[in-house]
Amino acid sequence: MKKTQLGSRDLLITGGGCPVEVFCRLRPPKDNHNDQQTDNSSSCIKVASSKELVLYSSENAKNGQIRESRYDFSHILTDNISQSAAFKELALPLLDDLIQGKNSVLFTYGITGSGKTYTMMGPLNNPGLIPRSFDVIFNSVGPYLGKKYLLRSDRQNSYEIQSEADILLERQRRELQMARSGNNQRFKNLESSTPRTLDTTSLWNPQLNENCSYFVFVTFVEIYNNYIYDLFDDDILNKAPQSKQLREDNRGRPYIKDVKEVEVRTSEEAIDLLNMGLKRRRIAHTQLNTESSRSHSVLSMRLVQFQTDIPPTSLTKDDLTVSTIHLVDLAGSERVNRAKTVGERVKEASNINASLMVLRQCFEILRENQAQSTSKMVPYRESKLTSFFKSYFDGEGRIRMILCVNPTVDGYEEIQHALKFGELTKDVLVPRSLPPPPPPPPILPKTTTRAAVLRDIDNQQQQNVQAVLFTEFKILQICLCLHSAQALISPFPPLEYSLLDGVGDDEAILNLQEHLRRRIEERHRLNMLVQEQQEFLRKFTFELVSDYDSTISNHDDLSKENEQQTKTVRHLQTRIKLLEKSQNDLYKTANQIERENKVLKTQIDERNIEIKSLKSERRKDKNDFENKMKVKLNEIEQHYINDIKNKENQMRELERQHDDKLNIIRSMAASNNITNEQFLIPVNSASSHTNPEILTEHVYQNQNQNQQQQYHRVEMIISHNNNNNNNNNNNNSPTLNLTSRRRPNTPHTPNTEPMNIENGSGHAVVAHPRQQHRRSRSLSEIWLEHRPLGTVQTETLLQPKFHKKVCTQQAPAKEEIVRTTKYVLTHQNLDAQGEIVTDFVKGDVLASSTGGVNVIFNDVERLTCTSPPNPLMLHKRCQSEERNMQETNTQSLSSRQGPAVAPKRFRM
Ligand SMILES: Nc1ncnc2c1ncn2[C@@H]1O[C@H](COP(=O)(O)OP(=O)(O)OP(=O)(O)O)[C@@H](O)[C@H]1O
Repeated sequence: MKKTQLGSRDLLITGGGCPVEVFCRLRPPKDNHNDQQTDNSSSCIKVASSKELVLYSSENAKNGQIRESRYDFSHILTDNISQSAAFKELALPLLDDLIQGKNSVLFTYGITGSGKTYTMMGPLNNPGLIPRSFDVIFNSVGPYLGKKYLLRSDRQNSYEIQSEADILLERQRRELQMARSGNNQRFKNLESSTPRTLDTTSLWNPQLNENCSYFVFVTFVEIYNNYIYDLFDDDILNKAPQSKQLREDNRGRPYIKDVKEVEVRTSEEAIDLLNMGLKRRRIAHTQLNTESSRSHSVLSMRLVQFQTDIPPTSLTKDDLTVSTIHLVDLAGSERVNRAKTVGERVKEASNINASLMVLRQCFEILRENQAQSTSKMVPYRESKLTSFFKSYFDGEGRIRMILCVNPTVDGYEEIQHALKFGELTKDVLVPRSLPPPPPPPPILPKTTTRAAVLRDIDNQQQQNVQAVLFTEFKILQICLCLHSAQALISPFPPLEYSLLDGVGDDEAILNLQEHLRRRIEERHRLNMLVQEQQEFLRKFTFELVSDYDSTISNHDDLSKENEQQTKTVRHLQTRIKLLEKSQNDLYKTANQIERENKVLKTQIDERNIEIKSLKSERRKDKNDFENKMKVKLNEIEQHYINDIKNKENQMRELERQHDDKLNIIRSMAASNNITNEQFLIPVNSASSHTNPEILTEHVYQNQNQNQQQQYHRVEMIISHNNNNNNNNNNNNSPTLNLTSRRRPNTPHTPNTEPMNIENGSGHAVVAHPRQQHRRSRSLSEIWLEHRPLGTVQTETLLQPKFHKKVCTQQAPAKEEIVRTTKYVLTHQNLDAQGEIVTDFVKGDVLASSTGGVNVIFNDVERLTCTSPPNPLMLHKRCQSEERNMQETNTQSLSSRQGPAVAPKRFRM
């Protein structure tokens, strides 16, 4: 395939720009397994001439054809060319430019494993372009290096001139830094085992090398994943590396902010630094290269020079000539599937490929703009790499590219791609370097007071030296003048005495007179001159003396100041010592604290273990206690359950009794012809049968009220009046003698006469002798008293007294019941002894929801009379104090002698 020439060459011819020089370097093919060189038959590249090569494709499977393409370059370096020869061809001209104050950039571009790093760095015994460049630069300018630290980078592509004091301080600072970091030692240790091959070439530039002072500065950065990292930054050893920012100076030239720029004085020093940076550079093992660079590295060497006839004190930035060479080892483009990269390597590879793609695009667009006279925007800013070298595309300096090629067959497509790019780049023109624009107004450097003082002293000394020189010059001038004066006096012409005897003596005498006269005049003139000069010399001497005096006094002042400064320095040194001592003390204290911390930590650990064991014990105790509690609770629960069951049984029994009673009452209430028998309520109080003397009455509160029961105990004592007291009643009939247990302060109410009542069988029945009514509990209640015909009027104990009542002898009608709130039915019967038993059955009248009326029976009071064999005192006791109070207030029961009749009262 024959490629076409583009018209960019025309531009070169007309002087529109300088072409990018592209060199192709072929790597010797190697056996992949044992790194042995193989014969050239496996190579897909054939070198056609010193500028042209032919690329062959592998055999096409379909048609068996082999494709062929040709590529032109500035020069082709075959695989057998040595590193030294390659250096001379590729880098030496750029170093020559450097010394002449011109800038340049040299890229190595190629597929991974094609020999870029080998070309740039090379092994120690066969160094590449960068170590050789250092060698050559120091071989050339080494003898003319300026005073170290006289220049200091302003970190914006320029340099500041430092005073003596600043130099001293800088030196001290650097020495201290070196001592602290131990860099010296580390640099010496690097690669010290293998001897390095030196390049002895030196460049000769007769115009400059003897009349200039030179300074060499180096920076080394890598662009990794589109971030810039400083490889000289010692901080990256201790902490995570910080990326650096790209800025532009006031001339629009990019620079890396805060990058470390190191002044180097020897090639060894530079190479030690280089090795240190290389160790920090990111490399990784891939399928195609055991030490594949994962970043673009940029080593920049700056040469600063100025004419030595400019005195250092009047040296300014404008007097400096700064030139730079950038040696760029680009990371290799790689196909992920071929390099078999995974994980982080894939990300790196894509970043590398992306930045190389931007570089390609920049060159392509530049070429297009030049070929078609368009002005498409060049995408410099899309990657850090192109942003950094933007000014070079705009004409800052020369651009060279070394296209490294590994001519193995299986990489055919990638090689073709790279070769195409190289050829394309070769056609790009960059504008010629323009003279730098006038510098901006100088910014006075900020100096310390001490530095300013020292600079003043410098200036003064300089002035003194100038004055002395001037004096010497004047003296020399005077001497010359005197000398010339003496020279002017011509010697006497030889006196020929013989002439006096001759004829022409007069003439001779006249001549002699004339000669003498002239000599006298001349002497006179010279005397005048000498006097003048003497006068001048005298004045000058006076001036000198006065100058000397002033110099002496200045000197004294300076000496004093010097002494002062020396004192200050001593004082500072003492302070430094003290500070160092205190620092040591602090270190000791810190160590002590650290030790104590350790002890405390151990103690804390022990305590923690103790706490843990205590906690586990407590947990165990708690579990034991909980188990015991559970057992106990179960026991208590069982006990209460049994209790409750017993109570329930009791309750059921009581309920049953209550139901029996209610049934009886209901049947009584239902019947209009109430007979005495029907109202007989079985009294099943055992005590009333077994011990008739003591009747125990249980008073039940209404069971309907929440089914709760309260028991009030009332004792009634029945006694015979003939046995017990002096009562006048002599008959044998029993007498009711009710005694209530009074409260101590309750007034005693005397008994009244008993009332005799005849019952149906002819017995005299003794009713209660006195009507004692229990007061109705509520004045608002209206009672319906149903007292059937034939009922004996008892008017006796505990008979309720109703304030509002309606009496009826017949079964009441509904209308009558509706008007009342309470209902009481009086029922009488005779017991076995023929005594009247009176029951008061009481109930609440309640309106029903259907408009009817219900009577709920809830209380039965029974009055009975018994005849006990012995008279008993009747007592009534109230167990509940509250109840007692009520009873005491409502009733006044007194014991009395009377018939042996004892009313018995029940309440349900
Ligand atoms: N001209 C050469 N002569 C001898 N050996 C070479 C040459 N060029 C490269 N090599 C060898 O090839 C191998 C790969 O070279 P190198 O590391 O320089 O490749 P690279 O292009 O920098 O790769 P990457 O882009 O992955 O960093 C190295 O072992 C190197 O020694």
